[in-house]
Amino acid sequence: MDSNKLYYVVGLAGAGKTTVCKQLAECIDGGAAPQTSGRFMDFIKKNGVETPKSLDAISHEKREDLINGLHHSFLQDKSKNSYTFLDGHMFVTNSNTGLRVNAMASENNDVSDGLIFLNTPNEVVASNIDSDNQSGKRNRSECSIDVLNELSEEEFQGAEDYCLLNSIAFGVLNNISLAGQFFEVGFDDVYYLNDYYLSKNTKLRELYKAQFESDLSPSSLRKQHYELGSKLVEPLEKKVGADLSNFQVLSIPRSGNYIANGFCEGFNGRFIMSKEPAEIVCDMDESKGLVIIDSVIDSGNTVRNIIEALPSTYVQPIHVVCLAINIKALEMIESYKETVEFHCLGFSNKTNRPKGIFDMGARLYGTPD
Ligand SMILES: O=P(O)(O)OC[C@H]1O[C@H](OP(=O)(O)OP(=O)(O)O)[C@H](O)[C@@H]1O
Repeated sequence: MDSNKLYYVVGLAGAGKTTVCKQLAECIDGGAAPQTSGRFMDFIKKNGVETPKSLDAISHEKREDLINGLHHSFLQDKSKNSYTFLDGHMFVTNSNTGLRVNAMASENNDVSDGLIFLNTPNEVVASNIDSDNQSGKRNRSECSIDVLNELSEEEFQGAEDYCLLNSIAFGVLNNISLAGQFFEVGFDDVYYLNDYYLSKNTKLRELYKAQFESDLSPSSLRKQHYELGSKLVEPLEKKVGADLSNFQVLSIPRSGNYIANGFCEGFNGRFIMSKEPAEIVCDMDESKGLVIIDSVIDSGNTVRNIIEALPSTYVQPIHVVCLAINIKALEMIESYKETVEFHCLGFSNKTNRPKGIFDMGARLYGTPD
């Protein structure tokens, strides 16, 4: 039983979690995908709550007790199956208040070994909701793509927080369709993010989250980036088991600059500031390792262009350190796993690249237009 695993597949309603749970269970020996919604209905009824709607009227404490109780009841499944996959949510909308409320057990108590975020394009989520409603299979509220994007970012961030807090696996499973047909997914298709995190320190995590507050002035944001950068040295040295003095640092302008400056506070080695591959190759020292610092990896193009330009004679360790990595870049990152190590404080699933006042460079340099 100790080696048995239980995972929640989380994501928006309409993302295809039930189907994917079944596929995951089928592709692995001893896999099971209990029908989570049926179990949920039975459990709340047994505890005096007739419908999910009436769950929205009970007190927060009672609701949390029920969620934790249902969660702990899955231990029975875990004891019987090598792998249990459950359809779960981080948040749901309370139909009385319209507010988003917690839907995941607050006391994990080692029941769940991980959360797998089902990354389904929100256009597909919208069309699934629409066809379920039309066929009468389910009655789900319809939202615009912008609202679905916001909800799915919130769901993803909630899942990341939960996994870091409970020290459990955090996976991403891309639910990609071609010509309207979804590919069958398997347990091997899950990308686990845990190894990329630079630190589990809660203070650093708070500082990381604080820099996303959009009302920060450029000067406060710059200070925060500098402070974050200075606090990344120790976790990096610890994680990679190497001393920074064996490296040179490359800062990617312009959003990486304040982090890189903080990072190099006590560093006396070579410091390069450029995003031009040819210039970087010309300025670098081939006898030293390379730490590349940026604020964010979105598509991954910037960092890939630099890595690709490095001469084949360069055989030193390469570490890319940034605050956030978008899951869009996961495939690219994994393709370099033999030569480059990527590190971050958090991931993001933003569909659209932040623009104007939401763009990190614009926020740092006070150029929102
Ligand atoms: O992974 P990618 O899709 O290449 O995106 C990542 C790049 O985007 C940002 O820079 P941006 O181009 O916005 O310029 P700035 O830092 O000068 O504002 C960021 O600082 C990265 O360098």
